[in-house]
Amino acid sequence: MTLMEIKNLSIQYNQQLALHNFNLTIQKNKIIAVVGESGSGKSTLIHGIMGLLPNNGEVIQGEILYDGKNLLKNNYFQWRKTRGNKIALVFQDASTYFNPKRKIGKQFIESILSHRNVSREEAYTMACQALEDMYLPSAERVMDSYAFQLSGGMKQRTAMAMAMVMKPDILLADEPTSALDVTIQAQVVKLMMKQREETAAAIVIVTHNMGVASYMADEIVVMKNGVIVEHGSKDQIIYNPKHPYTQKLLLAVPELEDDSIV
Ligand SMILES: Nc1ncnc2c1ncn2[C@@H]1O[C@H](COP(=O)(O)OP(=O)(O)OP(=O)(O)O)[C@@H](O)[C@H]1O
Repeated sequence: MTLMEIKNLSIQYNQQLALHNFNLTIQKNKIIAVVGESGSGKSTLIHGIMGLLPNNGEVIQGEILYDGKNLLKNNYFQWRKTRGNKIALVFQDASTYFNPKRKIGKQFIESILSHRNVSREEAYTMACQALEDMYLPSAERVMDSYAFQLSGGMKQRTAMAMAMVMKPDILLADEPTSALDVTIQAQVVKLMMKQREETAAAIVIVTHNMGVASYMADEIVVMKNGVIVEHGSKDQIIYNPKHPYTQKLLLAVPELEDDSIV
């Protein structure tokens, strides 16, 4: 089932194109990895889909069709309803996600209350359940902590719990593992895959790590300088890459030989 269709999307910063004629169909229960070197437009795509482009960023053409509507026509209130609820985002550095001066629990509960009409107690229970789903050892302790008291991996899992608690249709993940060390990366990748299994959400993961892409994705989109150079099933891209740029990216990942990539 199609959840979102991105059609001919072009985005620029200060009159400079960063994403050009981008097309993608996002299907329920599928994981799509968007790979490419730094500056290829991956984050621009994610921010465009979330309506979170910086002030100098501008959509110059295209449509993002979701639930029968073009998200790009959303007003502020419509974005607030969609964002974090139907479409959620986790990004590279979970530290920037949390307010350092407020306990995780307060932030988590407020985030739930902004989307659901439930009591604080119910929100607390929902939050703890979401943290447990991410195999955090003590949900109550996490709720009672400040972000700086958690390790990088715990913070990332907490950010994922916050993203998944609303059971979004689409989880967008912008380099969610690159700030973590390799064993923790593996845990986070596996948790994302578990979430997909349990909720049938679509996941779009931006990564420069072909190892992560090949491990978890159903489809891979390869980007360079703001355009898609190749797009296909995981097997097509990994075992039969057509474009020299894809071949180059694959060559740069010797660990692909090895199952320990993630
Ligand atoms: N806020 C901004 N203002 C101006 N130019 C920007 C801005 N953000 C990104 N760009 C430019 O847009 C292009 C795409 O950048 P983007 O961050 O989307 O790439 P990326 O593939 O996500 O890279 P990375 O892996 O380094 O995050 C680059 O040329 C970048 O310099």
